[in-house]
Amino acid sequence: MKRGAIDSFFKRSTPKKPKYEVNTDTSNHPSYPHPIPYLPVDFQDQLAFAPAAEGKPMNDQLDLDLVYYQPYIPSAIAPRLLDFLRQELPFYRVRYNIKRGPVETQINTPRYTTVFGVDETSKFNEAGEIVDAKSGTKVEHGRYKCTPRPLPQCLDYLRTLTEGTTDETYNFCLVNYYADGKDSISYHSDDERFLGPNPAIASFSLGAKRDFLMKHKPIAPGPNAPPEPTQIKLPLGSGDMVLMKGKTQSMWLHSIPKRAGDEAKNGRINITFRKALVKGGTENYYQYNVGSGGVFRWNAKEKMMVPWVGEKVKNGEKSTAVDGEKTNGVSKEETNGVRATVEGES
Ligand SMILES: O=C(O)CCC(=O)C(=O)O
Ligand SMILES: [Fe+2]
Repeated sequence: MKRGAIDSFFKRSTPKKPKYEVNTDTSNHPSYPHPIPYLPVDFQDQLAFAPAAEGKPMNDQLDLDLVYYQPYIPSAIAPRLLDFLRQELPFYRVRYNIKRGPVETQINTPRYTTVFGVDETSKFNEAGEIVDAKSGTKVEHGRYKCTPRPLPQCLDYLRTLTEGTTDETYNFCLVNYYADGKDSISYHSDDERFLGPNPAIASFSLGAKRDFLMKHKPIAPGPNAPPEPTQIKLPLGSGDMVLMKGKTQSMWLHSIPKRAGDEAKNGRINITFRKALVKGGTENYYQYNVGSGGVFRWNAKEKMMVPWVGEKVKNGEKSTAVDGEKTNGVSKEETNGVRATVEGES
């Protein structure tokens, strides 16, 4: 038998290592399109070793205040954590309209997104109902224009860990999935008023290496104007975490630009933990990260996100979730500044 044939014989006969052992416990909530499994038990064990590296402070540039963990997530689970979250979370491809003068333009968010959490004025009780954070009384129907969803256990586990490391608290988890090099996020800062001054944002990377670019906001010229700091490029690898704090959001912009080449085709997940202080933050996050369109789920066979049509239990009745997005008017991809402008309005 030829060498190649022997190799392929053994390759075929070796059982494929399961990507992760599915935890049979699931997080359930009427707002979820489908149950979300708990974090696999061995991931929970491995996360006991996080952060896998000490955080490196980066504050040698004007108004910059970062801590860079390279990596935070142990390399033994980072690739499988990507597989798990991509497979188990519901994602959205959000479209929204903006009006510039008389012209209505449709923006196509160039990445998959999803979000969980509620601002500090409310919380979820044991039954998963939204109650007033102070009084504990049920929040009246219609208080929120959106349907806030509690963090599923798999993200809440990571939130608790991150809170311990960073000495900050978070009530929101936003997830981005960049399917390939065409997916991106344009230059913006997360400086919305609903996050309060100097917000701390912990930002995790899983999967494909992508450049995280940062540049200082323009500095008004004048006799005492400091020199403009140089642009920063952090080639974020799988498992890395960047904690942005202090004046970073108010004075710097960041982006994940589009990329050519094969690396980005492996897909990248970004997870951010943040703390929204008021109701406007909750409405903004659901509008731009869930929207009103259909659910997408990862199809492992086709290795791509596909519109998900599944059974959803709503008020005791079964209904079908379908991709109901319509395209009206001019359609455009998110452009530089648009996201910051739109989110800054609330
Ligand atoms: O993907 C990333 O690393 C950045 C995401 C981001 O800036 C955001 O969601 O606000
Ligand atoms: Fe951001």
